[in-house]
Amino acid sequence: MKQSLIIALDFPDLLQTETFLKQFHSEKLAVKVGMELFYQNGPSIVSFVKEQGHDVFLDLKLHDIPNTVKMAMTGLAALGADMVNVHAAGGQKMMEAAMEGLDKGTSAGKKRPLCIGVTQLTSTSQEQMNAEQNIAGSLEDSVLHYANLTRQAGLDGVVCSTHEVKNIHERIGHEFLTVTPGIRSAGGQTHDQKRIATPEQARDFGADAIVVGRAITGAADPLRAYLDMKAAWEGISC
Ligand SMILES: O=C(O)c1cc(=O)[nH]c(=O)n1[C@@H]1O[C@H](COP(=O)(O)O)[C@@H](O)[C@H]1O
Repeated sequence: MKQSLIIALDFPDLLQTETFLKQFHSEKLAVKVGMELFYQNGPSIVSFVKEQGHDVFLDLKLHDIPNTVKMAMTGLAALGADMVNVHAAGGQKMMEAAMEGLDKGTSAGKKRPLCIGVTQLTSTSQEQMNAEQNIAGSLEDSVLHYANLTRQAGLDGVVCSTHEVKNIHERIGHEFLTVTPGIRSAGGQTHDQKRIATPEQARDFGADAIVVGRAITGAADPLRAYLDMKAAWEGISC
């Protein structure tokens, strides 16, 4: 899923998902199935989207005791998603258990899904982190701390905002994936996101993939919004 623009399929049901995807005709997409769609439609939504030829990031942000996460990941590995995630705040042991579960659940001859750790949600501000999570210091340091922990646990990368990408790549390495939500066109509505960036900024800072939801799914012409966003991300003028 490297260098992808991942569309967040934040829809409540299969019909809306199907109607949305039809607008893209035969374009092979990278899409994200998150809690809203998964919890209301069940695991078959993953095979449905895979059968359309799209890559799938299954974003369930697991965060529980190590054994529970391991067993859950064993099941998720069999669904055929290309990437899954956990909350890095669950700790190193939990993330190691996630990897064990994924290895166990991946059938012989198949590729293990990539696994990434969510650092600080892009809806979290510096002030919120300090006050509500009672974490002192800068948000950038907290993200780097979680990224290091994620690396030590053997995961493939992190979810972070565009603003932390450069620091993570410089300190941890460029092969460590940085997947960045909170993407908006210049002047676009921010909604509940706090650490936002444009696709051009994501490219300039070296993000490995961007996640875009409402700027595409809520657009009057989603295909046009996708093509514009993709061109900006890839540095092509259209
Ligand atoms: O893991 C994620 O995908 C995620 C992590 C994060 O820190 N922030 C974040 O917004 N996301 C997801 O990325 C998508 C962003 O949606 P929009 O704000 O509509 O572009 C949503 O589906 C979120 O669940």
